[in-house]
Amino acid sequence: MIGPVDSSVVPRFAGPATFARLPRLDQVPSADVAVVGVPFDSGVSYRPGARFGPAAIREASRLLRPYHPGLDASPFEAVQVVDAGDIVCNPYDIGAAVGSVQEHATDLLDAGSRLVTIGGDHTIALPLLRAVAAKHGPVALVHFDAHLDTWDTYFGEPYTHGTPFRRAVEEGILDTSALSHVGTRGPLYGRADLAEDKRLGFGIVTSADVMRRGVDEVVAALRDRIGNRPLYISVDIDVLDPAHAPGTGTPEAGGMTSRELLEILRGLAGTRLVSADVVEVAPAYDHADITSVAAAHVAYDLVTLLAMGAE
Ligand SMILES: N=C(N)NCCCC(=O)O
Ligand SMILES: [Zn+2]
Ligand SMILES: [Zn+2]
Repeated sequence: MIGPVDSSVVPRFAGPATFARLPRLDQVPSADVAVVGVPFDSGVSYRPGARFGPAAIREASRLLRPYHPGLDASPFEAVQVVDAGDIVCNPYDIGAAVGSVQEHATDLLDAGSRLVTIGGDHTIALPLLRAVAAKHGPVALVHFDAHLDTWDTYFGEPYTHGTPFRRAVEEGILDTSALSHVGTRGPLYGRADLAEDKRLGFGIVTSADVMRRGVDEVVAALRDRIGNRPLYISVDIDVLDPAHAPGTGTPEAGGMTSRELLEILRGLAGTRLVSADVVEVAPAYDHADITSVAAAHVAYDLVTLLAMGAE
């Protein structure tokens, strides 16, 4: 196994950034887990800038260390983890970009890697789910987000950051008996948003539910719903309160803490996680790297869950 650059030999602030200072894909024979960037934000409905998310998350990941005490795991020793670079996509053509993400993700999955994708806006979850479902069949989903992202269209456009999960249900690539939103909050367009979301098959654990019921009860409910199904986890960083993640395009007050998010993720150890994403980091609105540090830690936990051998 080729691990990260040793920070006791080469200072962690030296050299170009790969995620967690891991080797690049071209530096290893094959990869079990690949962190891949998607610098794309043409699907946003409000503040742009998530195209710079992958670079900021890589920079913020320099301080990650190889042992995860919360999960008692050394992910970079257990399996080969790499940084697979960025997926190149057309910033002027959303449909073409969605196609590129699907194609490149499919290639990485076919080569035997499971993915932690760092975005990029939430539009990219659709092509990622297509690629994952082509391999595993319809997957269970745990979707951490302030927003439902099950709206229909924006300005007539079906592929946007507010619509990926409606498209995914329509396409039959999600297991509709095991779909959960976590951290939902904030104003909606109308009551019908919730009725539609429920009709699509989603259950909701709101941000207030996390606070009132607590992490352990939420984890138990999620695990119950997931069962032994192949699982995809999508983390929109705006699930965190703007105090914990100001650097994002559509912030909503009243969100989860990064501690709650990380603890819920750790509670999902032992499920059949097949791939995951962390999206919506827009560094221009960030302060002191608060958001990209949170995203780097979320990505590290997702890598660790995959490395621990959840299938
Ligand atoms: N996926 C994110 N971050 N936001 C979706 C918000 C869509 C809207 O403006 O209604
Ligand atoms: Zn969101
Ligand atoms: Zn979202």
